[in-house]
Amino acid sequence: MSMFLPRTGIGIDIHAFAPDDAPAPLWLAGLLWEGERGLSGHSDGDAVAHAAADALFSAAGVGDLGTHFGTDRPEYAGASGVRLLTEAARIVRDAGFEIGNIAVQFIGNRPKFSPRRAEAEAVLTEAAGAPVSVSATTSDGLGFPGRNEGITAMATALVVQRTQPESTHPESTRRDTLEP
Ligand SMILES: Nc1ccn([C@@H]2O[C@H](COP(=O)(O)O)[C@@H](O)[C@H]2O)c(=O)n1
Ligand SMILES: C[C@@]1(CO)OP(=O)(O)OP(=O)(O)OC[C@H]1O
Repeated sequence: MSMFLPRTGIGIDIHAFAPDDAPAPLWLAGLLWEGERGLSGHSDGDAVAHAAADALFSAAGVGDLGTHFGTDRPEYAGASGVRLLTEAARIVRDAGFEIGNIAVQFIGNRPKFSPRRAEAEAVLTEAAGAPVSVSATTSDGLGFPGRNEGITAMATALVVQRTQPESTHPESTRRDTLEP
C-alpha cells in the first residue's frame, strides 16, 4: 500500500463588497482592479487567494485560514492575498507536502474576469509555487452575488506527502519482524 497517495483539499471564502461610506480598492486573485468596488475584510479581502490558501491547508490537514492568519493577529490586518497564499504554501511545504495544483472558481458579476485570467494565474502561481488556475461564473442574477452584495470563491488543491513519518514507516517495522 502506497503511503504517498495524493490528498485533496477544499476552501471556500465569501466577502461582502465594502459599503459606500467606507470604499476600498478591489484586490482579487492577486490583482488590483481599478475602478471596481472593493471587498471588505480584515485583510485585503482577496477571496480568491483566501480560498486557494484554505484549500492548501485542508489538503495538508493543517487547519484553516483562521488557524494561521486569524483576525486576532494584527500583523495580518490589511495583508495581501498574495502574501497569505505565499505563507500558506510555505506552511504546507514545511509540514512535508509538495503542492500539485490549485483550482479556484469565483462566483460574482464583477469584476469581469476573463480578460485578466492569464495575469491573475501568473501572480497566484508564483505565490503558491505551483500551478493555480482561476475561473469565474455569475450566479445568473440569483442570491447575494447576483445582487452585487459580495462574492464567493471556491477552491480545490492537491498535495502529496514528501516523506513518510519515521514512526509509521512500514519497511522498518517489517524488517524487525521478518529478518532472521
Ligand atoms: N465575473 C465573471 C463572471 C463570468 N465570467 C465569464 O463569463 C462566462 C459566462 O458566465 P455565466 O455565469 O453567464 O455562465 C464564464 O464562463 C466566464 O468565462 C467572467 O469573466 N467574469
Ligand atoms: C484573512 C483574515 C485575516 O486577516 O481576514 P479577512 O480578510 O477578514 O478574511 P477571511 O477570509 O474572512 O478570514 C480569514 C482571516 O484570517
